[in-house]
Amino acid sequence: MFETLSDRLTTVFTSLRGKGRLSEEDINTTAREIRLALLEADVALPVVRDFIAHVKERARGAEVSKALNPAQQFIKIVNEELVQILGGESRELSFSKTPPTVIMLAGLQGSGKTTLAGKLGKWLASERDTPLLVAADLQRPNAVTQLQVVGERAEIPVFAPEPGNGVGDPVEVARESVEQARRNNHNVVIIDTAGRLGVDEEMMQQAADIRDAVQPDEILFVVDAMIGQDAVNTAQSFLDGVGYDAVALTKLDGDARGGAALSIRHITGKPIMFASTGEKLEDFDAFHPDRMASRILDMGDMLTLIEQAQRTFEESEVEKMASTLASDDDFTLDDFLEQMSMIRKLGPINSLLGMMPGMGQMRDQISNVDDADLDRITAVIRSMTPAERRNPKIINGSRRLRIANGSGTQVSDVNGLVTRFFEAQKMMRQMKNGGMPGMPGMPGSGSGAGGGKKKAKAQQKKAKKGKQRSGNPLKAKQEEAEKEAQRQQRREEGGDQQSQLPPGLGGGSQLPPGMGSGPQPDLSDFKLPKK
Ligand SMILES: Nc1nc2c(ncn2[C@@H]2O[C@H](COP(=O)(O)OP(=O)(O)OP(=O)(O)O)[C@@H](O)[C@H]2O)c(=O)[nH]1
Repeated sequence: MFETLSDRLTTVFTSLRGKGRLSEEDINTTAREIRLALLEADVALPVVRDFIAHVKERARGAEVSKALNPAQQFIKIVNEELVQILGGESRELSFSKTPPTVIMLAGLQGSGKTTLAGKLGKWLASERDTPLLVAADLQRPNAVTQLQVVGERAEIPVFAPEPGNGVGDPVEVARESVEQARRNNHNVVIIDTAGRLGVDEEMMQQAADIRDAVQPDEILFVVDAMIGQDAVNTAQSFLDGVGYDAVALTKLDGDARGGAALSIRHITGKPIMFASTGEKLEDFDAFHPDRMASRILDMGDMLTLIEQAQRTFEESEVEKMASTLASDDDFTLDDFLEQMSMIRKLGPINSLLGMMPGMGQMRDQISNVDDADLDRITAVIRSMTPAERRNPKIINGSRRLRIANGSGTQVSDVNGLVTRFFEAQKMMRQMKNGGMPGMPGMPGSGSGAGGGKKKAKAQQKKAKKGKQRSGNPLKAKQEEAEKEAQRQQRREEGGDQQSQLPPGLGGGSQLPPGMGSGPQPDLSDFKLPKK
């Protein structure tokens, strides 16, 4: 279910990755793409219009969080609007103060009412209720037997007219069933009513008569999600003809588009209370707008991760980190430590990884880092003096031995860390030249990489221009400038790769640079301690 919509939306958001901030054009283009995706998913036009208007307004309203990048912000807004359109809060069954609680099912023939009666009965029984199913569909010859079969499978008793009593009166059956429930201590009665192939006055009248006779606590309109736009029209007709309190959507498993689910609440104003997703009795659950929205966005726990990042990192903290990284001062081991503790605040590394869909190659790289590694690195840095943290070049052999002893690690651990730190520092210097890709809240974040590319292109252009003009004497210099520009571009491309990290880890830059992977620098700066 929702596969088409999910795929489309995922593609839409991918194009926002690596952007520094949302321009008016980004908002318009993304909104246009989302609009198409919704229309393709068969969502009703008025719903699409409202949805897009809200999303655009909020995206423009710059409720910008420093902890989220533009793609994440857009996903967050779309997610919240989806939850809204699906009904906001989950709506629970309301039970009568004086049992039995009467639930009446109404809907077209084949919408799945009989199956749903069994599913709902079983679901309620699992919550310690004692439901009674009622066969008030006396229209279709086989309907009573069908409910009895379903009841048997669900192990829920069924109230049906005695065989041989003629066709019977569904209103009378419904009335009697409530008495029966009272006598036998059933706290819930679920009445299955007759459906027709199309909306029809006689069917509506019968349903209205049953309603008037038993005064249900809840009337559920059962609708087949696979009928697409028709579901919305039928829902409106039943609302006018019988009225209902909530909707039960069936056959969601068969609808790749999901338009009905997204339109019905908005059009009818009635909440979706249950969702049926298969022929088996277990394929049924209460409907939760927030979970459904996450599913549509195919974000799973990414939303949790995004929220966690937002909750965990104070804006001031992110800003501080951003300004440290943007300053001309060199990246120090203290900054390194601070970045690492920011990651640790989000939770165990492995569970963070688990929250990220499609980690692909980055998963391999980061999975080399586990919490014990982070703890070891932290211990090593904490055993250094402030001067050593500021300037690790002074860490000679005896200092390394002292640090290893102080942190309960091996000299090789200290060597490894310092080595990787220098590589990270080099990387940071390069990034600062061109901007920092992907760091949430970084001035010029994401666009930094682009800015760097621009710079590199400008340098290339300059070099070329120089060549044309001078004819040659400065050839060597120009060649060097050209080479430098190419190197810069390569570096930027390397930076861009980082921003391929899925949203939620801020394009990867929340990971302490140099951790885990990357080329190892040469060790010539260091002498191994004498044993
Ligand atoms: N795939 C799928 N099939 C379903 C679902 N719910 C019901 N069905 C099937 O849809 C068909 C019709 O379901 P019924 O429960 O008989 O529908 P009804 O509304 O009671 O029909 P009438 O009694 O004729 O009014 C049956 O074959 C069910 O197995 C669902 O969620 N997914």
